[in-house]
Amino acid sequence: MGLLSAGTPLSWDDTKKVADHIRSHGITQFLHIWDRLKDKNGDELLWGDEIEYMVVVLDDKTKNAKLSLRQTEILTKLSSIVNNLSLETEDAIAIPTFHPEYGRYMLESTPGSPFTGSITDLLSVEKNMRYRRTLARRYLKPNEIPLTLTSFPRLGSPGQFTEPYHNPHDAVSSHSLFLPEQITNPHARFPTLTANIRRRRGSKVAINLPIFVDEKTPRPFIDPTIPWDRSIYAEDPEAKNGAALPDHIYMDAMGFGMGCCCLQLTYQACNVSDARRLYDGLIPIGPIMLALTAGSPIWRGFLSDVDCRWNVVAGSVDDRTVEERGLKPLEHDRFKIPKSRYDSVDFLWLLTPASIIVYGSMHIAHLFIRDPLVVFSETIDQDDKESSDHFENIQSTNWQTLRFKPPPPKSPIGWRVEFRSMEVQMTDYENAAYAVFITLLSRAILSFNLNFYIPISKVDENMSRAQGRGASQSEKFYFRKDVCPGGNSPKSSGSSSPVDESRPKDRKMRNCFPPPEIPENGVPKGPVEEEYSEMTIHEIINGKGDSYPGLLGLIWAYIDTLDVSQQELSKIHSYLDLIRRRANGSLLTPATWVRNFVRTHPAYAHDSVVTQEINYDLIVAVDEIERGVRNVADLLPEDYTGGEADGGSISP
Ligand SMILES: Nc1ncnc2c1ncn2[C@@H]1O[C@H](COP(=O)(O)OP(=O)(O)OP(=O)(O)O)[C@@H](O)[C@H]1O
Ligand SMILES: N[C@@H](CCC(=O)O)C(=O)O
Ligand SMILES: N[C@@H](CS)C(=O)O
Repeated sequence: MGLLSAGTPLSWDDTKKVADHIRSHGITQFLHIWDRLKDKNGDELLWGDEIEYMVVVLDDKTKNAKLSLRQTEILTKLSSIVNNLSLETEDAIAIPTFHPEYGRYMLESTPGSPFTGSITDLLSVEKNMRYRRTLARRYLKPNEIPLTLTSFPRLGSPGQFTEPYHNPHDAVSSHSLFLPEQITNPHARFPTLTANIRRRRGSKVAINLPIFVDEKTPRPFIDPTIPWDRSIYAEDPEAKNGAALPDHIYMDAMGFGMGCCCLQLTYQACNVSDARRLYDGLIPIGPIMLALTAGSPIWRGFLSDVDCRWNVVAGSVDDRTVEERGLKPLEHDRFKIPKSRYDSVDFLWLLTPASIIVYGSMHIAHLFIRDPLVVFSETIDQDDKESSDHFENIQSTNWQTLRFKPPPPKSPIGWRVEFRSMEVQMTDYENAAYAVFITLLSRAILSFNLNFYIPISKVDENMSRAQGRGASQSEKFYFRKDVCPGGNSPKSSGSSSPVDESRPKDRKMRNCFPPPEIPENGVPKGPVEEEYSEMTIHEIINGKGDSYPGLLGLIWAYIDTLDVSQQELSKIHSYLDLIRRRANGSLLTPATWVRNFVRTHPAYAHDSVVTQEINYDLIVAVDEIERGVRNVADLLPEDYTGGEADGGSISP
């Protein structure tokens, strides 16, 4: 969730007038933080997850599953429950925090305070996630459920998809043909973002996802649910005039993207150098995890040919003008900008000592080519030594696969890195498994000085490949061949003996590691093309031949350095085994499972349409899977017992 300042938002014309002011003071604010805290050192490993939910209401009579727009009421209730809880327990982590999100049907939860580097904390994440969900579930209405699905299958479809119903003809901020204004969180940030993105771009956002062509899908597919001749807003003819493409599912509002749910993880580094190492190390991992967590094959009531949300969210906030998108020569705008504000990152920090200035400046400068989108009149003038609001304004509307987060002023928090590409999973067991996997991988990166560098153009190509139907099994991805310094891969002994027998094992995951030895000029020795090859996700995760142990091999080698009990090892194994099996294809991704559910539903007409009835049955099934009532041996391990076991009990 971004910066939720209070105040009076400026119109787009007034925002444009203060854009340079916000940018220059934002950079000054960053430089103050930099000067003060660039040498901050020794911060402990703290980390936390963010899980986004959609609250769905089941109407059993009409067999309809709809989005419940009670966000404000639900959050008020949950915050009073949480306040009472904090009087009863001193365990801050156990007291959850619930936040609003873009959709008025969305909730976000985080642990009450971040986890530490202890193995106990690492292995408590699932219980913590389950507790948060159980708490939310308990204070919803009996027919409402907190669902962790990435995209709501019938958002923007004909008929009723919200409770209460709202007519899509009053979308004053998005001018959407499909989504009513009331879909958006009413906090000024969200409608203002929506309207200013449209105004800055000079047209509505236009997202076109390829339709999944099934046996009876009409060809060409011309979406019959688009009200082609509507004319309420000046932009209404856009769909007819080329914004909606044949053979595609057309979406025209921010809500289609920012109304999606994801799983994000934030790590505090020991110092700024380790934050850079972690940031760079995780960049090539972003697309791999997107493909592996894929969970969103249905959009506006149609099966699509993609499995992930990424391009939908990118398109939903793409505020670039026609000139910035390169569709017209530059005349009024300053730059041609290759990507949306929501996309994969553009720069590595690189590890050479000199690079921190050069690449650090490029990183910040690149964020700051964007205009501010939401400015509150009350907060234009700030003390740049005391505030980072203008910096955060720009930073929090650059939604990239990784976010490099400087310490906020006047707080003990250190340099952090947020990993943002993953799709949320249907169960907290899976969400915890991915959190444990990325946390251990982040430790392995720092501990073994792993080098995953590949050119950013190849990361971008991987992002595009990651989203295709079934990509985790059918695609290959660019990945570095030799990831270990000196070519010596740390090897796991297969049990608990340490990689370095002479070193005592750590009971905690450490946060401070000796810095890598890096030549000043850091220039690669041979042609860069020889440094990477194309690999399957199975190879990237589970290893390839003798030379590359796979991300799991590296993680197991790191676990060998830890002092972990047999019981803890077996729990870690259960999480990592999910990742192993999703990667080798013996378990399906959520997207493939959902697609199969639709295609084998008795009411499915093999025409790509996901009807209200199919959607209802799907949502019921997802809820049953989460509660452990429905067994799905192709999606989850057989011993999965459901969200209410182990940790679902209501005391923290
Ligand atoms: N010092 C810290 N180090 C690491 N993680 C932290 C730290 N403080 C908080 N977190 C965790 O970071 C996650 C994100 O927290 P929060 O929602 O407050 O951040 P945010 O800035 O709003 O996030 P976003 O960047 O997604 O908008 C939470 O899981 C929280 O527990
Ligand atoms: N919900 C967005 C992320 C929103 C945020 O940046 O907090 C996503 O699915 O990626
Ligand atoms: N929730 C995200 C997307 S709108 C933000 O506030 O930045």
